[in-house]
Amino acid sequence: MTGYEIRALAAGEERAAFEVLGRALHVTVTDELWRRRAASFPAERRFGAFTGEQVVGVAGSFAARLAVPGGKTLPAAAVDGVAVRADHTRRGVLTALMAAQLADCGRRGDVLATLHASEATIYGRFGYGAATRGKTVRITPTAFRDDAPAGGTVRLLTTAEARELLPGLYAEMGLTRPGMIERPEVWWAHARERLIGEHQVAVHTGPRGDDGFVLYRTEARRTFDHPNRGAALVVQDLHATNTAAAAGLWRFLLRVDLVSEVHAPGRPLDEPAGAMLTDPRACAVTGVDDDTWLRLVDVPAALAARSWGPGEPVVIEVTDPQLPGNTGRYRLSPTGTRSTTAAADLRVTPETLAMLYLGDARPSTLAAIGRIDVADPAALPHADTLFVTAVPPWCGTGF
Ligand SMILES: CC(=O)SCCNC(=O)CCNC(=O)[C@H](O)C(C)(C)COP(=O)(O)OP(=O)(O)OC[C@H]1O[C@@H](n2cnc3c(N)ncnc32)[C@H](O)[C@@H]1OP(=O)(O)O
Repeated sequence: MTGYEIRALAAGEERAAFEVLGRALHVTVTDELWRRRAASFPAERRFGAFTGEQVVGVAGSFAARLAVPGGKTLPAAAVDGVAVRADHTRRGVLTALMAAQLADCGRRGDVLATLHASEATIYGRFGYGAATRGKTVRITPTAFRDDAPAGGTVRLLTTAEARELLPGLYAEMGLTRPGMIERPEVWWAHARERLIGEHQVAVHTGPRGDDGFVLYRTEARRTFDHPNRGAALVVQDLHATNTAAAAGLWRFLLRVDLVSEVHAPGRPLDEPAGAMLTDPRACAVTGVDDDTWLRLVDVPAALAARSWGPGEPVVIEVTDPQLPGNTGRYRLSPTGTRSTTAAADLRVTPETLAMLYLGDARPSTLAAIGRIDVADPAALPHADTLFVTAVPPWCGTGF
């Protein structure tokens, strides 16, 4: 790639970079939009690609700890706002931005980087792998089973109350699954914008206080032909610390008057809503998609931080052309990991390692389709049980 300067964005260049992002995502950037988004689009941690003075590419991130199997949290870069101007695409601009960003993550001590991909074909080449998935459910309001968890109360918040209460509540609830991330102030600066106008927020209170919340909006479904269809309710963000709180929130949503269907995209794969209904078919799974993509920036630190299931030790060999410090062999065992010179049982790319790391993909599944090079097939069942997690990983935070 020639002719582009890749450097950290300087103060004063944010709006121009945001315009590049807006155009690439087909969003018109008005003064009003920029006024609302400026606080959540700082120059900090953002790289630009320049031709002369003009910014034609951008890639940013914010710092957020990410939960890994076993409950530890690791410093991570939550990558967002990636775009290249249409008249400069396919010339290596993104590749150069990704290289600069990953090097920067390493310098900052980020052990992981994570992102939501606009297209699933973009990030594998940079060592990211699809690491969490979410399912979309469509529920037709129906009765709950008598044995579904119950108790607690649900109250609707005003916009001002929601803006005040949600950041603290999300932080107090904790990162309860591998893949969940903290929501720092820069994230809330953007999210608070959603709380103006069309979205509503309900909070569940259980015996120990507030223990769940849901952010949702409704869309009219009435037409001249079907004047009684009322509305569809779309769940934007639902988190609960326990099943009684989750059940209470779902009960609330399914009882909102004049709602003919509830759509909830990106729920965890083990979302139990359907199993709580008298007619489980009232809850249709309409899609399963990649949720977040992960990049192990510091492989030894990432492997050392997560817990491992039972199994005989397995030696994996990682080859990482972009971050060569990660290249090496690692012995994984229920008691921990260490670098080793022993022969490799399995050879993985950074992308496949990321798919395994949070427990979403199974080594034997990826090996069967040729995405893991197997030196010793006997190691596969052990790798499966070592990588497995008690609950499916899930992020549940849009960014
Ligand atoms: C975390 C996020 O923010 S996700 C949002 C990502 N942004 C968008 O989707 C906005 C619209 N798209 C864009 O702005 C650009 O097309 C980008 C950022 C996706 C790619 O930028 P480019 O500068 O064209 O990428 P670059 O030239 O470095 O491409 C490198 C390789 O990836 C491939 N590639 C890039 N984008 C895509 C894509 N969308 N689909 C398939 N392949 C792609 C290129 O063909 C190239 O392959 P090669 O190395 O085999 O030749």
